Amino acid sequence: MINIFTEKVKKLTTNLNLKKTFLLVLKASKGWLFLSVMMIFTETILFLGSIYALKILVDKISHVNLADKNSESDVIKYVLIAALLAVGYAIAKAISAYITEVQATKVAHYIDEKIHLTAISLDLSYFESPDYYDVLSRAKEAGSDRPNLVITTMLEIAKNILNLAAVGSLIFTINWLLLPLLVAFVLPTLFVRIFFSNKQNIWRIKHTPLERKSAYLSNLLTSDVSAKEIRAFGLGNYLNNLYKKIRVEVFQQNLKLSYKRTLSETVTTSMASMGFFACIGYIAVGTVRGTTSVGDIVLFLVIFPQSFTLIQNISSGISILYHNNIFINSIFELFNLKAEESEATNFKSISKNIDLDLEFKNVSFTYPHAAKATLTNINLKIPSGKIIAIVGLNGAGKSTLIKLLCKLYKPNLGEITLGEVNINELDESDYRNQISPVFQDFSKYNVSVEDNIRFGNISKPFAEEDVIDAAKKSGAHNFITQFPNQYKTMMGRLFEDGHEVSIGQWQKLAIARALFSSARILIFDEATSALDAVAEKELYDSFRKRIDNRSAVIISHRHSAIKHADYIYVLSGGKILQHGTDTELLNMEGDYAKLFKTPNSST
Ligand SMILES: Nc1ncnc2c1ncn2[C@@H]1O[C@H](COP(=O)(O)OP(=O)(O)OP(=O)(O)O)[C@@H](O)[C@H]1O
Repeated sequence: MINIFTEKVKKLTTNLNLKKTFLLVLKASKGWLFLSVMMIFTETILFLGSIYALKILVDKISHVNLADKNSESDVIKYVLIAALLAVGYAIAKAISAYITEVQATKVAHYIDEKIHLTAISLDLSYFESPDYYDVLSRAKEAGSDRPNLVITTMLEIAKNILNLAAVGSLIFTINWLLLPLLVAFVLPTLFVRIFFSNKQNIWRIKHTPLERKSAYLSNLLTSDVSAKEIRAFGLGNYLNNLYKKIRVEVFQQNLKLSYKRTLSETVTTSMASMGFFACIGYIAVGTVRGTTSVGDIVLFLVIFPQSFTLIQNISSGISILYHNNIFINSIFELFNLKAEESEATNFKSISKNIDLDLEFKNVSFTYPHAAKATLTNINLKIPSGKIIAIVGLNGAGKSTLIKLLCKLYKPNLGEITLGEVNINELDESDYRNQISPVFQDFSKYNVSVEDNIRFGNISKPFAEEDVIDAAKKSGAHNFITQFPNQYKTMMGRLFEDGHEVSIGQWQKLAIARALFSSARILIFDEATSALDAVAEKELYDSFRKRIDNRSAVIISHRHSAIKHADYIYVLSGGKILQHGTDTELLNMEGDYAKLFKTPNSST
C-alpha cells in the first residue's frame, strides 16, 4: 500500500486540476459560486458599456454642431450614461469582493475538515513515509484557501477573457487589421509567463524535501521541545548554519530561474510597446486621412492599456493557477489516500459480557521499507483477566508487538485473534475500544486535567467521579488537588494559565487516561519508567485491583514491575525465546535469569 502511494507521489505531474478543483469548490460553496459567476457577467457588461459610452461621447463632441440645440443634452446624456455604468461597475466589483470573501471562508472550512479527517483515517504506516510528509507539507502549505484562490482566479481569467473579447470587438469597430497586429505583439508576453510559471512549479515540487528540511531545522531552533538540548549542547549556531545553507541553496537556484524569466519578459513587453505605437501610428494616419475618427483614437488610448492589463491579468492568473496547482494536487493527493482496506466485508461484533482471550498465532511482521523482519513467528496468549509481561533488551520488538496488538499495523504472516476471531474481521473502532494503551512515548495534551483523563474514553458519558477514580488509581490525584483549579486546570505551557508538570506526573495522567477507558485489555509499555520508586511500587502492589481485574500487558525493564504478571514472555531479536511464570523463568537457564537473578539486576 505504502509503496503504491510512493509511486503515485513520484508521478506527481503539473497538469492543472481545474475540473476537480471546481467540483471541490462547488461542493463546499455551491450557492456562492453561482453568485460569483453571475457577478462576472454583470461586471463585464458594465465595463464594456461604460467604455463604449465614452467612445460615443467623444464622437458626439468631435462632430458637435453648434447650431443644434440637442447637441448639449446629447453630450450630457452620454456623460451620465458612462458615469452610471462606471459607478455600477465599481459597485459590482465591491459586491464580488464580498462574495469571494464569504466563499473563501466556506471553502477553507470544508478543506480544513477534510484534511483532518483524512489524516486521522490513515494507517500509521503512512507516518513512516517521507513522501507522505512531502504531500502533507504541500497540502498544509496549500492551506484551505488555495482551492478557493484557484477558483476565484479561474473566474477572474474567465472575466478577463470576456472583457478582452469585448475590447477586441471594440478594436474591431475601429479597424479589423488592428486586432491581428496587437495579438502578434502582445501574445508572446502571455506565453512567456505561462512557460515560466510551469517551470517554477516543477522546480517547487523538486524542492519540497529541501523546504521541509529547512522547516524542520527552523522548528528545532524555535520550539520548546528542543530548547533545553540546543542550549545544553550549544547546537544553536550549528543548526542555524545548516538552515542558512539550505536557504542559500534554494535561493540561488530560484534566482537563476528568476533571471531567465526577467530577461524573457523584458523582450516580450518591449515587443508589446512597439505593437502599441504601431497601432497608434496606424490610427493617427487614418485620422489625418479621414478614415478613422478622433473618438477612435480616444477609444484606442483607453482600451489598449485596458487590453494590455487584461492580458497581463490573464497571464498572471494562469501563472497563479500553475503556482497553486502543485498545492492543490497535494490536497487531492492527500484526500485520495486511504487506509488499507480490510478483506472482511461483514465485520463481526465483539461479544460484550463474555470473557475473550487475545492470541498471537505464528505472527511475523516487517516494517514498511525495512529490510528484515522485526517479529518472527510469535505465539503468545493474553487470557481474559490475566496480566502478562513482555521482557527483552532494547530493540527486541516489544513495542512493535504492542503496535500490532493495537492494530496500528497488520501482521505480514499469521493472525491475531480475539475470542478466536481474526481481529481483521472485527469492526475496527469496536476492536480499538477493547484496547487501552499507555505508550512509551505517550501524548501530553495541552488541555484541562479532566480532558487529559477523559480522552481515554471520549464517548463515555462524563461523570466527574469516574475521572477522579482513574486519577486516584494512577496516583495522579494527589498532585492534581494541589492545583487551585484542580481537575479544571489547564495542562502544559502552550496556553494561558497552563501548568507544566514533571514527566512522571504527565505519565501518571497517561496511566489515568488508560484506566478511565472501558477497554478489556490495558497495555503498559514502559508506562512507569518516569515514576518514582514509591509511586511505582504503590501502583504495582495493588495493580490487579487498580485495573479492575481486566487483562493487562506490562512491558518493563524492571523486575519489580513484571514480577506481578501471571505469565511472562521473553523476547529477543523479534522471537520468543522463553516463557513461563516469574518463578519458573528465574529457575531456568536463560536470558530472564541472567537479567533478573544477578545481584545488580533491577528489582
Ligand atoms: N517505524 C519503524 N520502522 C522500521 N523499523 C522500526 C520501526 N520502529 C522500530 N523499528 C525497528 O524494530 C526493532 C524493534 O523495535 P521496538 O521499538 O519494537 O523495540 P523494543 O523492544 O520496544 O525496544 P525498547 O526496549 O528500546 O523500547 C528495532 O530494531 C527498530 O529498529
